[in-house]
Amino acid sequence: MAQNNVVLHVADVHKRFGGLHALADIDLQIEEGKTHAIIGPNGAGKSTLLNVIIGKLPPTSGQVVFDGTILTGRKPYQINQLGIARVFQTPEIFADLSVLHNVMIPALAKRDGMFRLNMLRTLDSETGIRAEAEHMLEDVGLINRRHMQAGSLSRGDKRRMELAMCLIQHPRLLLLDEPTAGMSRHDTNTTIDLLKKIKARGMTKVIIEHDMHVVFSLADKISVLAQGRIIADGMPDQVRGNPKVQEAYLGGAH
Ligand SMILES: Nc1ncnc2c1ncn2[C@@H]1O[C@H](COP(=O)(O)OP(=O)(O)OP(=O)(O)O)[C@@H](O)[C@H]1O
Repeated sequence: MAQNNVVLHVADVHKRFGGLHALADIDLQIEEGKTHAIIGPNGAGKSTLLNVIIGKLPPTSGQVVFDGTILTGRKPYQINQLGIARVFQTPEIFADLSVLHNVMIPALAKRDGMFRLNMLRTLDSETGIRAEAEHMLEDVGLINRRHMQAGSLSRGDKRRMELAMCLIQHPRLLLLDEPTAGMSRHDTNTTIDLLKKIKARGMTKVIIEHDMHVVFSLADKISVLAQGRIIADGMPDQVRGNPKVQEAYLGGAH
């Protein structure tokens, strides 16, 4: 049988914070075009793992390899330039700028190599990028709100805007940190539909999520973290029935 192409390989990663072994023996392979969920009780190490992948935290040992390139030691913006985009738990946006301008900025930053403050003055002359940003806003259902101040959007809309800010970078890998946290059931379902649409285009995604409805709606594969270790790894149905997973959740906060 043909081997699926591995886009991201987290190889034998350990992360210690003083005496705390926050990540131990992490070996994770993310396959092209798949949605890979990372779940686990509070404090399991999920955010630490994401931060190691995007270069915000150095691993104590081990390395992360993306498409044959070693990421370990590179800065977050360099990792972003290589094709990894991340939707944060708390969206990082320019609250005073319009929704449209917020979506244009990452595309400009990608084109020019990094973000520069003077980009803000030239936004209106960037007609090509503006058209693309409008297209992305259409995709995420925010086209009618493009002239609103980003700071005045609802929480669910901010997350959708941030998704558009990621999609306009055309990443090879999209990392989503609790994309539906704090959303109503209706907004959660809209976001699930949107993420399914992105998946149909073949984008590879890693998703950290507490909401099992979201996880089981989207994931092709699930890795379960508990106390810094991967205790189960597999297809959703295999993971669902795994007694170790049930024990980790019953013993944890969820
Ligand atoms: N910068 C840090 N310094 C010291 N300890 C940290 C740091 N970041 C995380 N930790 C600890 O590492 C462990 C893993 O935390 P992490 O935030 O990665 O878990 P998580 O699975 O994302 O939890 P949650 O689901 O609650 O967000 C926790 O015990 C946490 O207190």
